[in-house]
Amino acid sequence: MYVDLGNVLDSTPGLSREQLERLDDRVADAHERIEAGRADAEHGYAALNLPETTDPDEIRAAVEPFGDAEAVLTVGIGGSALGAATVSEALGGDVDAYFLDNVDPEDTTRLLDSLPLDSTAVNVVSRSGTTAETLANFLVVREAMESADVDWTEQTFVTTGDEGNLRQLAEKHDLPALKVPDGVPGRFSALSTVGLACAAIQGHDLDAILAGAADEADKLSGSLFDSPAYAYGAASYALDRRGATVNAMMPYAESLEYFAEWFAQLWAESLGKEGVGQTPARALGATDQHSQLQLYRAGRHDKLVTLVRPREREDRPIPETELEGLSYLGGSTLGELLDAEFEATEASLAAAGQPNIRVEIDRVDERGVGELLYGMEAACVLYGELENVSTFTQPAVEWGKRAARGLLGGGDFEEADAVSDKTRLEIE
Ligand SMILES: O=P(O)(O)OC[C@H]1O[C@](O)(CO)[C@@H](O)[C@@H]1O
Repeated sequence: MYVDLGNVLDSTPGLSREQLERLDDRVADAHERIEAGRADAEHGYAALNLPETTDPDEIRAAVEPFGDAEAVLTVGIGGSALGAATVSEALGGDVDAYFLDNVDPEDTTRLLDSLPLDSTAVNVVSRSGTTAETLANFLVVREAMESADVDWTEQTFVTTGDEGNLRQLAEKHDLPALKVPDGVPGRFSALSTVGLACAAIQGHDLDAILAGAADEADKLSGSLFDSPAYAYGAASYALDRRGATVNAMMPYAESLEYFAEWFAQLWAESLGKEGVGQTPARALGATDQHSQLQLYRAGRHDKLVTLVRPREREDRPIPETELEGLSYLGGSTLGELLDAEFEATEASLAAAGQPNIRVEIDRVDERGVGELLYGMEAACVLYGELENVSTFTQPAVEWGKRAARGLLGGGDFEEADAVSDKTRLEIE
């Protein structure tokens, strides 16, 4: 992973080289704390050990029974789906990957009606085993399989903790089961059993993904000037403190669109604590040059734009054209056009004094995906240390869960009362 901070040196808000060097002293202290947490496999910090602790052979063995599946359906939500979706979308593959990570009845029905249920491997993923959306979707998928006379126990495996509903289900029906690693919050679990089982069924090289992650881990050091991940985390933090309270994650690759969604959970759920936290915005290049870029360039100077691209990509020529005004396109390639737009957008933001950071990987392949996921996770952990927040908890999401459960009669939760007490001002 390569990080270029050049376009934050003269931006507003911006960071001078002297400011970065002063910040580097705090990075050194934060790195010490991170390394101590990793050494003790402390909750959360353990995620930065996954390149060594994840066992690709264990994952491959667990999914071996599903080797001839035409499709793989991951039933999970948040970090229990987004890591796998990021890896699978980035790498593609002959086995189609689908993700049921919402409880929209129309979407769920449309998906289940389209799947070859008798040849679909189902991975039900939940660390807690209690997440309502995931368990509800599993019950619906199981019923659909039974209605299609498909033996769901032959096509289902679970990825879960040591205890809970899914573990009990696996034991009752003798389902293959992968364990969610201890001390790894869902948003940090992409490089574990949680994020890699789907990729294994698709036949991707798990060892190469983990090798890319390990390369980024090896660069973690006491200085942001030696570590792309820390450079990104420290600059994002310092820019937020100077007013760039939004971080627009804008990959220039369709295959990284899910990555922006994964990043949004990682950044928001880790850093949004006690009234602070940089707001992630999901964008996509070049598409959002024709929409959000207007705001990014001409709006308030309250945003950092993160521009991500591979340095190499498979390309496709643009045919010559008889249309005079378009002759400049003919004989070029789509990749050249996309790269020109990336660089033009980067320069456009810089010319307007809007801070932006360039993040590159060699290619969107196994190693590149491993580098990018690990790099952003380490950047997030560093940011959390510098901001002094509880990076690995997410208490604020529990209130709504209790309210929803109360509304469905799943218990007596005072949060549910707030729903009926809603102030209304309805305009028809
Ligand atoms: O894996 P589980 O326990 O189903 O949790 C799914 C997601 O829900 C959250 O716990 C938030 O509710 C996320 O942190 C997590 O990624």
